[in-house]
Amino acid sequence: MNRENVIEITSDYVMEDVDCNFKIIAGPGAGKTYWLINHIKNVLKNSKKLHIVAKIACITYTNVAVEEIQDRLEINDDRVEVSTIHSFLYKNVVKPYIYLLKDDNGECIVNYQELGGHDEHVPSKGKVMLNKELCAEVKKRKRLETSLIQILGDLDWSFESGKIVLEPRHDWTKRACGKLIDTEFFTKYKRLFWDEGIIHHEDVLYFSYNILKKYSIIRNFISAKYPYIFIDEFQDTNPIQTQIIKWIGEQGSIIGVIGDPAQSIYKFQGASRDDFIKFNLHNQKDYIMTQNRRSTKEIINLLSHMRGEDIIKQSCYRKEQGKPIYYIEYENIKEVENIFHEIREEFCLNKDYCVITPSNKAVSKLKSKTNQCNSVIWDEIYKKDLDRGRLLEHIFSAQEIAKELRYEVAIKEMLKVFKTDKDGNLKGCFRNCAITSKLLKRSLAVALLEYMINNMETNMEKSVLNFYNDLNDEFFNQFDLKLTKASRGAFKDFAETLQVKELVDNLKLKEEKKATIRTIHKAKGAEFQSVLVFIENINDIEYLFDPDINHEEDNSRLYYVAFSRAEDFLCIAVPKMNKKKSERMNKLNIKCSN
Ligand SMILES: Nc1ncnc2c1ncn2[C@@H]1O[C@H](COP(=O)(O)OP(=O)(O)OP(=O)(O)O)[C@@H](O)[C@H]1O
Repeated sequence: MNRENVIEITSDYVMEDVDCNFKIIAGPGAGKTYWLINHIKNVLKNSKKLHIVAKIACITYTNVAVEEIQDRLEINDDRVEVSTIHSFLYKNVVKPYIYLLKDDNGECIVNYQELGGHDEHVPSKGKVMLNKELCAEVKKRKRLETSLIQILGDLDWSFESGKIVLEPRHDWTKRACGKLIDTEFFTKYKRLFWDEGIIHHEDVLYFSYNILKKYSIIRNFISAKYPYIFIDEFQDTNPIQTQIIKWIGEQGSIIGVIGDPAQSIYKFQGASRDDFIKFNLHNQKDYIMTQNRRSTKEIINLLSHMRGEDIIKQSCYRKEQGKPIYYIEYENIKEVENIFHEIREEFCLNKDYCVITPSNKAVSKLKSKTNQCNSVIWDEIYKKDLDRGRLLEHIFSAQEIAKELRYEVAIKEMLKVFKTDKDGNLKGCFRNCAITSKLLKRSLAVALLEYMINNMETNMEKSVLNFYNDLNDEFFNQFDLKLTKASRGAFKDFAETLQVKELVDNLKLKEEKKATIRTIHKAKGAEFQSVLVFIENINDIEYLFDPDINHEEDNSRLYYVAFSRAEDFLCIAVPKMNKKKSERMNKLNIKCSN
């Protein structure tokens, strides 16, 4: 971005000409989301293009962010649709037009009659082994069989010389495949799901791209339906997404993209910071915001050190003297949170806080307060029985979401228990049961959620097997629905010895609104009065000492996002370190807690 053509604004800026493409780059806490919400209101008030079938699409990255924007809009206007990019494309491209995509034999690539939303891909070795052709391929290669689940779990679509290919995301899985396996194998594997009408989140982008590429008239339909498309967190766009947005923009929709290149942290999902930095549409206006309205001066100084030389030099909006930043050197993970809370208490910081750490593994450790991590439990359950694993995951996820009072999202999750084929037969581990009415499905989902909430305490103490059996006898039976019996086999043996509580504690919730221990990815976009950033690996401290915010890998940016969530107080927990490192901490004005 050439600084000369960039207009500097604050989050109070009101755009007079709402019919102009724009890009806003701003650092953390600048008020990007705050501005976006006001801009939507501005467009609703002043645009002449909007009516009931010509709307504003506001797209953001996660469902939690969608809910946040909906809440903050404080209006119920049919002319605004807030969604994630995946829901937007599923609703407007995949669902209505997927039937157009055919294979070389002229057959529909997806069984669209059975299509019912998009799910997370849970890799299935069973699917491969039950398919004659794929199983034969695997049997030929011993090495492949042992690492199959990891390889399948790592699959994603990526752009390669103008073509989209399905391949593992990480180099180590690519190496594990070597020349053993080609993309055709993966596509055939995916096709097994598509034949059942199951598509995964990542497939939504792939199908949308292909539909819009082949049938350019559909770009016009979408552009006519959405004369305004605004996208928050656009630094995490990927090349497929960027191309789709450009296509729609070229048909006349006003496109506004907002983000911060220094907060791009989804490289592992193909995010391309460059796509955001270089994003340019006809007559696009470029803006920057340089204030930080969230954090104290002390925190902003640390953030500026991490950001280095950049077009954005953040100034502090808040005037008061802030608290010092602390570091806690720990030998035992159990003591960390207590020390953090003691300091908070001393400073009379009694509002919200969050413990943030890079990996899911560290989150589990912090949650269980032992040095053991049981995140393999769910993998085990899935290995023993994929259908029952899915049933349990949907039910407990819905329960945990409902605990955050996000009832609509919880019901949506619970509805996944009642997936049916085109004749209304319940899929998964139900025994010959059918539900044909959508309304009945919803009322069953609500009733099941109520059952889970009412019996939460007793359920937590049960073994997973007892819970499964009681669920059948106490809940499903009253509606004449039956689960398959778990009277023997691998699932029964495992579920007998496992407590529900363990399963729930190790649930990897996709998104949480109120969790006090989160990964950095799940803390993105949020803010808290106090933040404890938990560093598990001592080597990571270098991302703080010698940050490289523009590095190809996300590490420095991850910690930048983590530190920038703090409003009043930031504390960093690190494993015991040597004197030299302590001195470097002091140089950065980070005080030792003891
Ligand atoms: N003009 C304003 N008036 C009052 N409060 C504001 C204004 N702009 C921003 N804020 C507040 O500042 C905080 C940060 O704003 P916001 O979350 O929109 O920043 P952001 O740029 O989206 O941050 P990030 O990229 O770190 O997620 C919020 O609490 C928001 O309500």
